[in-house]
Formats: sequence, structure tokens, C-alpha cells
Amino acid sequence: MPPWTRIDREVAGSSLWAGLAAIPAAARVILAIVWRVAPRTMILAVLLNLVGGLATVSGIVAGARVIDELITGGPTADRVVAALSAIALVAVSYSLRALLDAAAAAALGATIPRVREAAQVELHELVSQVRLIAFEDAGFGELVEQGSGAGIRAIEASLRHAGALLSASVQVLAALVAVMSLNPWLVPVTLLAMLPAAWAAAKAARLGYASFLRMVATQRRQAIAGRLLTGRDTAAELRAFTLAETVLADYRTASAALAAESTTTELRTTAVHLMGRALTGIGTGAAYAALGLLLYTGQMPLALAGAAVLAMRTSSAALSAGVHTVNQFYESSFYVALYEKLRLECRTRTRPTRPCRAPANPERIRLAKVTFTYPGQVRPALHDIDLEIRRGQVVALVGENGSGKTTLAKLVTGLYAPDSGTIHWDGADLSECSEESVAAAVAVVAQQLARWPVKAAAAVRLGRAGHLAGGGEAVFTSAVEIAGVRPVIERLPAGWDTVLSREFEHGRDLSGGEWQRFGIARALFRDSPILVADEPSAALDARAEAGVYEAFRALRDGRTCLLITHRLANVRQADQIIVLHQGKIVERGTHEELMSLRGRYHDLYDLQSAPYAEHHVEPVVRGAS
Ligand SMILES: Nc1ncnc2c1ncn2[C@@H]1O[C@H](COP(=O)(O)OP(=O)(O)OP(=O)(O)O)[C@@H](O)[C@H]1O
Repeated sequence: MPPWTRIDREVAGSSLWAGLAAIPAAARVILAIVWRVAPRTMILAVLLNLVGGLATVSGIVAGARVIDELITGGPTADRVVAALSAIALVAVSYSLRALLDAAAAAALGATIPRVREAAQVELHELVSQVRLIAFEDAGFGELVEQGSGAGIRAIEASLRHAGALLSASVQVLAALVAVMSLNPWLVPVTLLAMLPAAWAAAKAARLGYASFLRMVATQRRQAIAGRLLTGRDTAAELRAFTLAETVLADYRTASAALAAESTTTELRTTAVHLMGRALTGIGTGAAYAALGLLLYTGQMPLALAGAAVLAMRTSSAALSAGVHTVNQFYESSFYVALYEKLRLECRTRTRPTRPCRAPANPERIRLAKVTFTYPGQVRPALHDIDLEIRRGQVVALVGENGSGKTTLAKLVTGLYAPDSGTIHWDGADLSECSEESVAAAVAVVAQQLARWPVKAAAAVRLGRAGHLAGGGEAVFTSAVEIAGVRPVIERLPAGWDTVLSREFEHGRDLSGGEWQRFGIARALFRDSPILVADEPSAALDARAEAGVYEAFRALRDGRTCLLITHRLANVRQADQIIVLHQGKIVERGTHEELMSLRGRYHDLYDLQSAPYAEHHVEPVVRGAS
């Protein structure tokens, strides 16, 4: 069961009062946005609803007058003439009510897109300003997904519910006020007719949620199996492992279960509706009996009976609609609460604005006793790290999977902040520098590259957003040549104008190595004094890899390069090799120093070069040796 079904369980299991109690909090959030983006339309919608209520009162009262005129003594023609003005008022009242309802719906319709847009834009602004580490927190990730998806949809739905609820409440109230003004005894009579209908509506809604809950797991199972059968990601393995029949069998089982459940649910819902209608019938019958009693005992003149019937019909229809809306509003209120929680979380996790700027090209980067633990983890990913990197050095971070290389690179470049210890760029403590100024000095070839769905030229130029439309031509050309992007472009149907995504017409996807070439070109085009390359050649062919390392060495003139790689042959010429193991630095030095140490680096290097030594060939170090 997905985590969000908790909400449906809660709605299915709680009372109508719990639903009503949850509405004010959700309404506050929505009204705050509406008040910000469309205050006048909001006031107009409320006024239209209120005037619509007055039209209902006038319609009912006028209806009572029509009957009154028609049943009083005298010739029929005179009675009809006497009733004409009341008949006209009935017609005007109900026409006006229809017009006002339409106007209120139009006002709401005009407000909803603006509210949705305001909520979406604000949320995306807030999330984009959140510190990177927040995304390593699984709870925050889930909140972003729910808050920005279902949360935004709930804002829109709640606004509709608020409109429907306001309209229903005004109509119920109007009917009660109308009958009250005619005869106070009519109030309990009207309630008698409308309460069973309200009860039935609440019951039907709850059964709807319960049946949805019974089906949701099977529905998801069917959807997942369907995606596995038809998706692009699994298409190759599905065929290569001849898995189609296995997955199809699962799909068939889920579909059959779903069909059976649907039939049962349909029958149950029909039974509930039947019960609802029967109860409404009993309620109405009781109301008529009460009416009859009032007439019999002379508590009420006959003319008012018609008004009572009108009021009963108006109010029970409005109340049923209102009760149904309360349930929906209740469900939406949970998601609105998630949206609100996400906004608050974003605010607490926003990147701080700091006046101090980091040095544009630091002479020395120093880490002292740096410890870092990922959110929700007990064991630190890095422990007591002391490190110094000088401008122009190529520093290689090596070590087994999970030893902390990527994490260390993110700390050095200010993407994460340490839990304890300090990171200085020259005299500046990174914890006091603005994140933008730190980022300005750094270019990153990330281990998991973003596959930007943009034109090929933009995929490189994104490295320096200021030059997206053009500029930095010499740097662009050199970045493209070094990263080996040119031959890729020659193979693309529209060259530099090809969109790198199959989601667009004529768009093209790239191979893993081709994406990596774009990632390297993007970082080189950034032309920053510090380059961080995390496994930059994992997917590259031997020729491209040699070219890239050659280029990294050439960057040494005044630039600092932090290199993470498992291919140790590529780090032989690094100025410093840092060997990490379980979050600690266990060895450091040049290749020669570490080899003579005969420690962990020596063992790893030997392990990698053994196959080449056996066949008397050099390892893939053309660029590095
Ligand atoms: N988002 C995260 N949440 C929790 N733990 C994490 C997260 N990312 C990494 N870790 C853990 O932190 C430790 C260091 O991870 P890191 O990615 O820095 O290793 P690495 O040396 O770069 O590994 P690899 O060679 O596989 O890329 C590992 O134990 C890893 O499981």
C-alpha cells in the first residue's frame, strides 16, 4: 500500500464532524492565496452567493404567496390575477438565482487558474532555493513529491469545494430562514426531510472511500505490471530474459481481481444508494406527516404547506451536495496540509543569504577535522578529515565504493556543510560565505549527470548560464573539442539544434558515454578555477578517456582539479592522491610514495594492473603516463 492511502483510510474511518473540523485550517491556507492573487474576485464570489441566498428566500416566500392567493375565496379568475405579481416574483427570483449561480461559478472559474499558478510558482521558487542536503533526506523528498503534486491539485480542488460548500450552506440557510419567516414550526419539519438525505450522502461517500482503499493496491499492481510490459526502460530485458509471459500473467491476475472487486463495489454502492433513497423517502414521508399534523391541529394554514414542500426540496438537495463536498474537502485538507508543510519546510531549509563572498580563485583550500553524516544516518560518511589543496594541484580521491569520495568533493566545494570541523578557502570560512559565490568558482562533472532535455548547444552552454544565448566562443570550441562532443554532433540529425530528449518530436537520446562527453564539455565551458570531476570517464571509450585526462592535466596552469576515479592508472600523475576508507583518509601522497608504502593503494593498483601485466600490455594510461 502506498503511504498516501493513510489519508483515504482516515477519511473513510472518521465522522462527518471530523471532516467539518478539518475544513477551517485548509480554508485558511487557500483563502490566504486567493486573498493575495484575486481579492476582488473572491469578494465578488461571496457576495454573489449571498445574494443568491436572498433570491432563494424570496422565491420560497413568493411561492407561499402564490398558493395563498390561489386557495383564498372568490372567483378563480380573480384569484389567478391576484397571484400574478407573486408568480412574477417567483419567476424573477429563480431566474435571478440561476444567473447569480452562473456568475459565482464564473468568478470561481476565473480565480482557480490564478490561484493554481500562484501556488505552483511560489512552491517551485521555494524548493529551488532549498539547500542540496535537504534532498538527501528521504522524508523531505517524499514531502516535495506529495506537496508539489497532490498538494497543488488539492489547492485547486479545495477552492472548488469551498465554492460548492458556500453555495450549499447559503441555500440550506436560505431555505430555513424562508420557512422560519413563514412559520417557525416548518423548521423542524424541513430538517426531518433533509437530515436522512444528508446521512445517506455521508454513508455513500464513506463506502466509496472504503471500496477505493480495497482496490488501490491491486490497481497499482496492475499499473506497474502494465508499465513493465510497455515501458522503454524494461523493453530490452523483458525480451532478452523472456519475461513477457511472467509479467503478463501478473497483469492478468491483477486485472481479473480488479474486475471482480469492481462488480462487488458497484452492487454495494447501488445498495447504499437504494438505502439512501429509502431513508430520504421515509424522512420526507415523516415530514409530510408532521405537516399534515400541523394542518390538522390548525397550527399552520394550508397555504404554507406548499412553501414547506418547496423549502424541503431546496434544502435537502443542497444539504446532500454539501455533505458530499465536506467529505471531499476533508480529503483535500490533508494534501493542503502537506502543501503548507512543504512551504514551511522549504523556508527552514532555504540556503542562507550571507554577505561574505568566497575568494574567486583560492590559493589554498583547507579542511580541518571535518565530519559529516547524511540526514537520518547514524554512521558518519566522513570522519575527522584533514586536507589541504593548493591552487593548480590535481588531487585524486580514490577508494572503494562508499568510502566517501563524492561526499568529500561536495564538502570541499560547499555543496554540503560539515557537521563539525571547518572548511576554509584562503582565510574565508565557507560556512560564512554565500553559496552562490562558492558555486561561481566551481565546475562539476557529476557522477550522476543531469540529462538536460535541451538543444545540444544549450546542453554545453548551460555550464555558464550567462552565455546561453551566445558568447565565450573560444572556450566553447575548446570545451567541445576536449570532451569529444564534436563527433557526437556530427551524428545528430539537426546537429547543434537537436533536442537531447525523446520527449520531443525529432528529439534524440544519447548513449551513456555521449551524455558523459556533454557533461565534461559543460563543466569545461564553465571555465572555473576549480574543477571537480567525479568519475568523469566511467562511460567513455579508451580514446575519449585519454583525451579527457590529457586535457585535465593541461588545465593545471593555475587551476585546481579534484578528480575522483576508480581507474587508478589515470591518477598516477596527480600531485596528491588521497585514499579514503570508510569515511577516513587512510593514505595520502604521490603515486610513487603510495606504491612504496605498499598499503591499500598499492594493493588496489596491483589488482587493477595485474591483467595488463599478464598480457604484457600497458594499462589504459596513454593520456596519463
Ligand atoms: N543520500 C545519502 N543518504 C545516506 N547515506 C548516503 C547518501 N549518499 C551516500 N551515502 C553513504 O555515504 C557513504 C559515502 O558515500 P559516497 O557517495 O561519498 O561514496 P563514494 O566513495 O563516492 O562511492 P562510489 O565509489 O560508489 O561512488 C556511503 O556509505 C554511502 O552509502
